[in-house]
Amino acid sequence: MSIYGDYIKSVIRTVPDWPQPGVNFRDITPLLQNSAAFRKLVDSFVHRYQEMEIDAVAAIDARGFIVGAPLAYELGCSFVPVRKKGKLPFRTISETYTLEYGEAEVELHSDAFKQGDRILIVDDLIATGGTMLAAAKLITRSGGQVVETATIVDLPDLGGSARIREAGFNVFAVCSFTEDE
Ligand SMILES: O=P(O)(O)OC[C@H]1O[C@H](OP(=O)(O)OP(=O)(O)O)[C@H](O)[C@@H]1O
Ligand SMILES: Nc1ncnc2[nH]cnc12
Repeated sequence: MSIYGDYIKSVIRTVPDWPQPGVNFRDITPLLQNSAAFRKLVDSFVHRYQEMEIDAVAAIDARGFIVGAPLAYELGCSFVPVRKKGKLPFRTISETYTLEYGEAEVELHSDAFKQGDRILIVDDLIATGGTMLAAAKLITRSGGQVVETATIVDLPDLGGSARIREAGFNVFAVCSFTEDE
């Protein structure tokens, strides 16, 4: 939990049964509408990473871009998009991962960063952890050093953050929601 964790959590909306029955969707749009909250969110990440010599922020398509771009700007480092399959025009490397139903794939340009660069991966939310873990594996395979995986929201009851840690990557979440809140 970050310094502003409780406040950030208070401006995230839960939409029950969306996009399907039984899912509590954690909607960050009220947070983005609130300029003071959005500033505190970006500041939470800046505060944590400003002394960590990050070479690039790798942000996950699409909601990860929202926080990844201002963070890279503030840290004075590169911004690297990790995109869903078929969106990047140059040479790519890819990693397939399992969704609740079926499979998905994330891609990275092969020249996105230099070997050994210190990479921070950001996304808005960790649920099963499949997306973040695929991005972390992709960056590791490409020769990047994953300093940490960072998210606005963790859903620990779904086991994703534990799974990412078990795979050997650090996880930082600004706030978390249990299933019943
Ligand atoms: O931990 P997981 O179970 O992998 O789920 C988390 C991912 O799911 C959401 O993305 P989504 O694929 O809905 O895409 P979007 O950002 O384009 O809305 C979210 O933004 C994370 O990237
Ligand atoms: N419960 C949830 N809320 C928002 N985004 C999600 N992505 C995967 N699960 C989610």
